[in-house]
Amino acid sequence: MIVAIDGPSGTGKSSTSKAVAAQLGLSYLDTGAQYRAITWWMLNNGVDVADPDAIAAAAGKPSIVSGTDPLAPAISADGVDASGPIRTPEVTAAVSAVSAVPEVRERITELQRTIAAKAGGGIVVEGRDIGTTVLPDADLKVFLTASAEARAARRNGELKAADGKPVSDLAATQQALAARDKADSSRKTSPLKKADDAVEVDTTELSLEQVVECVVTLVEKAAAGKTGPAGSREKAAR
Ligand SMILES: Nc1ncnc2c1ncn2[C@@H]1O[C@H](COP(=O)(O)OP(=O)(O)OP(=O)(O)O)[C@@H](O)[C@H]1O
Ligand SMILES: Nc1ccn([C@@H]2O[C@H](COP(=O)(O)O)[C@@H](O)[C@H]2O)c(=O)n1
Repeated sequence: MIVAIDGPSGTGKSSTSKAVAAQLGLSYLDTGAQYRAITWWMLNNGVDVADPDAIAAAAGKPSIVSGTDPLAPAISADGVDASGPIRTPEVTAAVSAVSAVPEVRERITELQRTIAAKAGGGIVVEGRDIGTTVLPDADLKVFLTASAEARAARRNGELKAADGKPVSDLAATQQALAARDKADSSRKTSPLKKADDAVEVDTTELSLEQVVECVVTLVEKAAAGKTGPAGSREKAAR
């Protein structure tokens, strides 16, 4: 069972994917963390992240290793735990430029396909291009959305909870999310896009628990279709 969960920033992909994977005993892969880890490595190793040629030349250098336990997600670059530093504002500001470079995408996409192929019991993979490019034959594709206001409010709540300090105003957060989505949607290689056969779930008015319940139901339907009578291997997403 391969589940692809895509969508813009702050729509709940990570929270939903981890909870669904944990509930159903599936592995979990956070592909955004991989792009963040390679960006963090470049920032630490003197690569000019404003220069696509420099990024392309460095794309194959770091070893990026991802854990797939939804209860303990892990990510390292050259053997160094990167799970904290990849969430800094510096990495968030640079990641869209780094992830737009085709050599970076090629490298990370190959890693993602290898991890998915090795996940014997099934996996939930979340990102921006999983249903369209990385795993186009996924058993279920979900595309999460939410209003710009809801996403900004969620992100501010998260930042506040992280260090207890006041965060930037909602309008600034909303602007930052919109800028990242614009960059991710408009790049040439593998942009953020809903796959034609994905189920779109608007989470604006739903609690996280409701979104998880909805996706678990979709996975169960897809699994029933996979193992049902001959010829019934229909995607639940259709
Ligand atoms: N349905 C929901 N209702 C309220 N809050 C939610 C909901 N889903 C997620 N959240 C909260 O919103 C914040 C962002 O969620 P999450 O990190 O899962 O989004 P994301 O789509 O993975 O974002 P990004 O792509 O930027 O990493 C988190 O604090 C999470 O707890
Ligand atoms: N499949 C993906 C996943 C992520 N990206 C890029 O990484 C950035 C960070 O993602 P988060 O989910 O951790 O916020 C994102 O803004 C994209 O630039 C990607 O390109 N493809």
